[in-house]
Amino acid sequence: MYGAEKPSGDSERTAFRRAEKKYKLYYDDRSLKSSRKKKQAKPVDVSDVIDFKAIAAAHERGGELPVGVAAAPCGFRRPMFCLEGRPGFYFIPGALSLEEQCQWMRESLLSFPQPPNRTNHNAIYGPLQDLFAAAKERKVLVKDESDGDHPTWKFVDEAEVPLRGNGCTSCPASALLRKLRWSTLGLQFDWSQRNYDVSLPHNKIPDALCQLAKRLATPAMPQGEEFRPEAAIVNYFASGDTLGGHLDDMEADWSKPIVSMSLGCKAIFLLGGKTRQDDPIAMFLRSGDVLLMAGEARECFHGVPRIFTDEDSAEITPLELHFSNQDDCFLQEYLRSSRININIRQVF
Ligand SMILES: O=C(O)CCC(=O)C(=O)O
Ligand SMILES: [Fe+2]
Repeated sequence: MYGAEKPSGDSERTAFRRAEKKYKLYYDDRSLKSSRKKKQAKPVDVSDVIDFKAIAAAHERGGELPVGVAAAPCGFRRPMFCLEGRPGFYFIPGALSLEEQCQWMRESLLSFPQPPNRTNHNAIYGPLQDLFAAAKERKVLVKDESDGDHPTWKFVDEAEVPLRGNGCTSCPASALLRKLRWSTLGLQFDWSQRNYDVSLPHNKIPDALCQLAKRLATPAMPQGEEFRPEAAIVNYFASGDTLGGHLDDMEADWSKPIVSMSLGCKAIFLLGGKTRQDDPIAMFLRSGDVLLMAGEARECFHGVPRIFTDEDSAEITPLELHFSNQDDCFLQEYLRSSRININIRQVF
């Protein structure tokens, strides 16, 4: 699924790779050399990036759509847009209300990484309970070697961390939260086998998420059929993180959509063609936007080369205010430098 291209000279030459490099975050050399200057992102040319928010606003005022873009009513808060030459791809700008964005951002951090769901940290530390709460309470993960054959990891208060030199290995929970890259819900995806491992213990996708995904999937579903959300992957991005070009091809029936929700900082999404040689289409993804990829669009390479965490470009002020009204400074702080994507799949 996330099989990025091998770093050979040839991979640099694909159209997809070139677009990834064009939008990726690079820092200004001068700001890197000076110890006093804040690291400055190099400016990026976004003139070719499709902005569906602006297209929707113009469309609502009766303006014309850009060449290659079509609009269709979909029963959500905004019209839905399709792209000529990419059948099965749907973009619903602002499909999620602020309340929904807050709710799913909170769940993505507090409940989705909870065992038996797995995260990228499982491979090193085993299942970690209450990572978000531990980070908020400034706890530290330490190795518990009391059972010599089976060392485990547990969160302890800062003051309880054994002094260095005792062979103790530790890591602040806040650093682990920052490094949280993915969690898997429902049927668990096995990254090493690139397949779903139905033998792994798992919970069903939470009911509220299931209902939401069914509703969002409707415009992309074959007539008369209902979407069955069986698995979801939650991706967590910090500044500089990217998701390399890939296909999601481990689900049995590609006529069913992948329902993909964006939360937090704005990003650039690349929708390629059926080979990496095809020029990808770049578009902005903002908090609350929803993408559907079904049918032929399931065969298209796609990825996220960039997220924007600077105040002007992130476009998260309303969401930030929502969290500050709820007195949730820790979530607000996380949001300022992060993006979360929840993508929901029917596996069989
Ligand atoms: O982060 C995104 O918007 C895309 C995620 C994605 O393509 C995936 O998880 O397969
Ligand atoms: Fe994907």
